[in-house]
Amino acid sequence: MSSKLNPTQREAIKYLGGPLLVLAGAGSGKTRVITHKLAYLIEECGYSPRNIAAITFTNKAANEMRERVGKIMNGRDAKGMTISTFHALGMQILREDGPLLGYKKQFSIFDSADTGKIISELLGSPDKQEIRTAQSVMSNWKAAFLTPEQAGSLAENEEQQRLALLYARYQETLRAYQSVDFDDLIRLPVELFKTHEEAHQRWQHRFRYLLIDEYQDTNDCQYQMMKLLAGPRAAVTVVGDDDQAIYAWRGASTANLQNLQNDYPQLRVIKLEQNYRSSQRILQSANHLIKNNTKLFEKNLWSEHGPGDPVRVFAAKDEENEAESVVLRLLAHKFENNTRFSDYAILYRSNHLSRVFEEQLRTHKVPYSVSGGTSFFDHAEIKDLTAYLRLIANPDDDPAFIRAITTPKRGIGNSTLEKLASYAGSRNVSLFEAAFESAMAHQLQPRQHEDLLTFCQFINRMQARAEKEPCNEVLNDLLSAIDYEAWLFDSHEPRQAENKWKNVQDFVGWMNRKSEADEKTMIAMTQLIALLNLLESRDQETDAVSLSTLHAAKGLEFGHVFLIGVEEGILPHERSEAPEQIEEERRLMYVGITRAQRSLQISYCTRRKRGKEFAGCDPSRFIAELPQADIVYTGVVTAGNAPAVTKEEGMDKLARLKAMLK
Ligand SMILES: Nc1ncnc2c1ncn2[C@@H]1O[C@H](COP(=O)(O)OP(=O)(O)OP(=O)(O)O)[C@@H](O)[C@H]1O
Ligand SMILES: [Mg+2]
Repeated sequence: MSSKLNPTQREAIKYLGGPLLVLAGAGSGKTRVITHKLAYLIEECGYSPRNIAAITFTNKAANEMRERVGKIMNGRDAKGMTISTFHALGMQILREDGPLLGYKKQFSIFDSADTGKIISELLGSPDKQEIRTAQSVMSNWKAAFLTPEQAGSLAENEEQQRLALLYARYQETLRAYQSVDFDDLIRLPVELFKTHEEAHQRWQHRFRYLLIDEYQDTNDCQYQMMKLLAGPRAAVTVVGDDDQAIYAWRGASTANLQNLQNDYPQLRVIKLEQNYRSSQRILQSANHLIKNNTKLFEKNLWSEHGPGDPVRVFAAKDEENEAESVVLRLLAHKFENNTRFSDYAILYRSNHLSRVFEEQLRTHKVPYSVSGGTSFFDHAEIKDLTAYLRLIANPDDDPAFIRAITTPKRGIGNSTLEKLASYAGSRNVSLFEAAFESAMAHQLQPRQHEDLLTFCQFINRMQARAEKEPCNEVLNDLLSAIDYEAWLFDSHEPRQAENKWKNVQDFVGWMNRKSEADEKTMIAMTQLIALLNLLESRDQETDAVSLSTLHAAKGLEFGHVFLIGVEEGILPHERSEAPEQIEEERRLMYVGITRAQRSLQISYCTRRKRGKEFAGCDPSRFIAELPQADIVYTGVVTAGNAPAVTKEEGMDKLARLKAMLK
């Protein structure tokens, strides 16, 4: 066992006497306990990697954990070990046992953009707010294991009745597409375990030890999944920090810490108190801030690190000015300290705040990667196109088939797809293959059958061409054949459609450039598409500044952090008003601060664009809650509760740097 572990951490790692909860503050080495325990179980206790599952919250965290374990085990074989998110584990279970619940093994997974589209069609309305409300209500019902019928009978008013009916039709549609949404990835395995004892036993047997990171953010469904997997043996270690619970809005509840105590009276609790991540002033700021929350568990985090740099707070004139200052400060800091881009993170409360920062980073040629937001390849229009490409490359890709055949609409409705899917399911073939089988001709109306075949033959023709013709020709012909531009403008507002069409053109340009050097054939295209998927997990390798929402930054650490948009209305969010909501916002701020190892800069704007007009903004109340002795205010401060500026510190240097960069 590595020497870099303190006695309490060692104790947590070696404890196998029953369920264990490690409850501790940020940066105290909880995740480290999990990674070392994984290695310990395999190397010293003789567990087979196959029999261990470690669950984290994001794919990024899972990747990082896999890397960390690899290092600890020095490359020794950890193959077969499950390190994933609850959702990925759910997917693994459904891939194997989905058929027991009537799902094809190659079911597709719909993200919220996909489900939003379905709901929009079912509602007959493109109203975003309405769609979002429906998504969140249904999601809560799913998390509470309510069927549409149960939701209907519990409905208290007409609105809820209406939503329950929508829920029923939504579920039917998902079924017809042989697809599941994110909630189903957790809900269905729980249903499987409750209804199929054989499968339940098998999975319990499979995972002889469970480790769960970020436990404070599990919701009821996930908790049930954990309990069912652990079974009576209860060989589990969970680690968490109630001060970092930031998913109450998604049904997570710190009550699960209490549930654990109730369900497992033999639960052992270990606390860690030394913080190894941040310098003193950063840690002080975090501790001081979180004291304003009512506490579930007292914590006393301390650190042996030196005081470090003061936490800097600065006010910007507006968003552009904030983004420019941050990027210039970052460059100046990097220049002086000889650091890497990957040592920096820019963190924010809401996704939309990243746009101006992306622009500035691009202007200054700073490499960056965005997580927790919409990356270019996640845009609906890009996913539409890649669905066609994936289908051309592999006609058996069912999710791609469904996306392509329904975008743009070509008269092939739910009932056709439903029949196709159920036939494909019964024969265990892909949707594409099923379309050509003679049985389909009898099951469908002649007109529907013809439309279906027309589509499939179109894909076949494109495939034949893609094998020998240059990529750009095939792509351009594809776009005009499906009349994608016209469809975009028909089904979106003009500005939105323009943006989307521009993205499509960027994408086509990118594909052409990439394929130019290659053979420009089908093979090249397939490889490019594989590359697209690689791009999604690329951020780890490259030296890039991380742009991330606070939610997605949980569990990660960075040398230098910029926390931006720290204003009333943003953090705390304007929709968070109730005291417990403010506390959750404060925990978000706490998560943000505690990501920083060596330096932390907090910024806010004194005015911000609201539609076409500028509106004044106030610094977040959380800034006033920081220990003022550890803070230096820089830049212009106009309104609000922050002390007046003492010096325009750093601005000279920035001006010089700016001149240099020009
Ligand atoms: N005993 C130790 N000696 C030296 N470094 C340590 C020790 N324990 C943890 N660390 C380091 O401290 C940092 C924080 O550890 P880790 O990420 O495991 O904390 P955490 O409790 O999971 O934090 P968070 O609550 O943010 O998820 C990491 O860089 C880790 O390598
Ligand atoms: Mg952690």
